[in-house]
Amino acid sequence: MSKTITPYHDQQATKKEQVADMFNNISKTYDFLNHFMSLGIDIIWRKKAINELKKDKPKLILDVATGTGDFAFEALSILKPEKIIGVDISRGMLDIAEQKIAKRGLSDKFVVKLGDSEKLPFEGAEFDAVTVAYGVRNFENLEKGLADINRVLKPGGKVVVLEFSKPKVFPVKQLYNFYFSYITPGIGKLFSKDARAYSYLPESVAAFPDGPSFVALMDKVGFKNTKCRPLTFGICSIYTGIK
Ligand SMILES: C[S@@+](CC[C@H](N)C(=O)[O-])C[C@H]1O[C@@H](n2cnc3c(N)ncnc32)[C@H](O)[C@@H]1O
Repeated sequence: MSKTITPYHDQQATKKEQVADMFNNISKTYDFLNHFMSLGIDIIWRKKAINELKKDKPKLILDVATGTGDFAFEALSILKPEKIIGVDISRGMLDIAEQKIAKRGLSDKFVVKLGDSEKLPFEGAEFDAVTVAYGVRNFENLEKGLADINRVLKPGGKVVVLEFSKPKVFPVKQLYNFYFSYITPGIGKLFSKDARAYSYLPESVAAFPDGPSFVALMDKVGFKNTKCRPLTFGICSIYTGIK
């Protein structure tokens, strides 16, 4: 079992409480810093992940850890589902998502609500697909979160997870470690209200059980036909599984 990495190590609060606080603190600069730090590549990664659902034509989608909604907006535009529900534990992130939904006139297609990945506020077997982008690394109990995602999926439904992973090849590995260890926290310090959030980012990626370990966890909670597809030399990976 790997060590639990929390945003503010000195506090007594649970990882979940700390993660919600952290995202509340950074919600206003989150979108800008995401695109800035990834040089916009995050948009391409999101599109690739959502395209994994193209053949499935899901009608009802749950976007777990929806944050400011960017993964769900991408799903709406590519998949044209009847509806997407986004859940997140950070009210601050959801406030931004709601502003974006209103601005884009999408309130009949995309709704958000407060909700915890480990105790999703839904009956079982409701959704045709569940998506999670850059969320699973922040879960307090990863196995519980994945098991609950499996519970709310309809039989035959698909989960698509997009998450940072650790590149293994020279020199990408070294460049990535340098960028994540020095550049990301530096940019975070300059532009975000919460510098700690951008040191937590590389720490949480380093501690995350990526690749085969994550696939093994998906298998353990009952997903079938599980797959891992590394993107851009393994900087990110897309994981898919069927209930
Ligand atoms: C890095 S953001 C990703 C947001 C969005 N999916 C995106 O692609 O931009 C991670 C989000 O996960 C949420 N989160 C973390 N733990 C969660 C949990 N247990 N249940 C629901 N949301 C959670 C955070 O509040 C935050 O908004």
